[in-house]
Amino acid sequence: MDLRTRKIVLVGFMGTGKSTVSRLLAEQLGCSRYDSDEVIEQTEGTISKLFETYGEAGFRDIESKVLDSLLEVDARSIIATGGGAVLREHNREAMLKHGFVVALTADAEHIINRVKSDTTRPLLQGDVAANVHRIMEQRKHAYDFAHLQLDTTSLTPQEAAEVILQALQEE
Ligand SMILES: Nc1ncnc2c1ncn2[C@@H]1O[C@H](COP(=O)(O)OP(=O)(O)OP(=O)(O)O)[C@@H](O)[C@H]1O
Ligand SMILES: O=C(O)C1=C[C@@H](O)[C@@H](O)[C@H](O)C1
Ligand SMILES: [Mg+2]
Repeated sequence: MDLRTRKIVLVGFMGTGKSTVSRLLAEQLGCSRYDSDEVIEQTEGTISKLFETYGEAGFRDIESKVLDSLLEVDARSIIATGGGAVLREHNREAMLKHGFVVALTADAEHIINRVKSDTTRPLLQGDVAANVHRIMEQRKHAYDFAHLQLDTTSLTPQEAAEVILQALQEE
């Protein structure tokens, strides 16, 4: 792999801070940043509407295409992925091929506090706490494939960005 174009790819459960930390990393490295959820919303419509129209599987097809296109860009960049992008083996392999993959984690109570007033995540609507616990259990090993695991429960987004930059230097 050409290290000059190697991406930093952030994976992790909803609310672990992928979007937030990716902004800080891009600022600090002076490189481009892409967020697959944002790209999908700019090109295809809101995530809620896509779930409603095509179902989760249809949304995942769109997500895989967008992720492939972001990973193929021939320049260094930070890529924040959607929380469920790791569910497909194709996506996991592509992320590992093109990037340094960092899994952000946080405990359920912190995640619930971070996401409870946001209505943009269709899988969490209704009983947010129960949905977080159920989906976290389903995905308890889904993020294990990453090169680095980083628990953000008691870190600020800036502290999380610093740990990632340090780990990258030590690679
Ligand atoms: N380390 C942190 N400490 C406290 N709050 C945080 C931290 N990281 C993110 N947040 C807050 O949690 C909320 C969710 O963060 P963010 O949108 O970055 O998560 P995400 O991982 O991108 O979620 P999704 O998978 O749904 O896109 C935001 O309001 C953000 O400000
Ligand atoms: O964890 C998930 O399955 C999701 C996370 C979000 O980033 C969005 O991609 C969408 O709400 C689905
Ligand atoms: Mg996000």
